[in-house]
Amino acid sequence: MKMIGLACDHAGFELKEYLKQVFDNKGLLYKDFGTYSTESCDYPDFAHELAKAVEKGEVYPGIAICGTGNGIAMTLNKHQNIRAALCWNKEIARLARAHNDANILVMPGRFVGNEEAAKIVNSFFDEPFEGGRHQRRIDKIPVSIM
Ligand SMILES: O=C(CO)[C@H](O)[C@H](O)COP(=O)(O)O
Repeated sequence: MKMIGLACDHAGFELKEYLKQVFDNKGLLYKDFGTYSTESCDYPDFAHELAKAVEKGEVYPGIAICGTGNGIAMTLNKHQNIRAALCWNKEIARLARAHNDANILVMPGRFVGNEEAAKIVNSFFDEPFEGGRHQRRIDKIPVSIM
């Protein structure tokens, strides 16, 4: 695994800090794109930086957290080569890798507990992409101007 990329807003800050402890304990490397406190902020400011780093191959995979996960996922998915998947349980996280080849795991910080989030992360990290029919579908996601 390469360097994990992290981004959040104020609503995801505490969960991000918890996950950093988990990664430290496992010796996993990460790059934190912010935010760095619970002070109110705007999730796109951090989501775009994470998305650009994933697109450049500087970090992989990414983990992004805001209150519901929706705003940060919407922002990330504006980037051409990002597939950010909002996951609130282990099975959705597993399928986000197996079927969607998601490169950024998004979680709703206000709706998942720390231990559940760590399980979601493990599930996402452990699952390979299945390819096949799922690759065909992923290839059809980008919007091309006709
Ligand atoms: O979930 C989010 C976006 O999807 C944000 O974390 C949420 O909107 C922040 O709300 P507030 O400014 O009231 O703390």
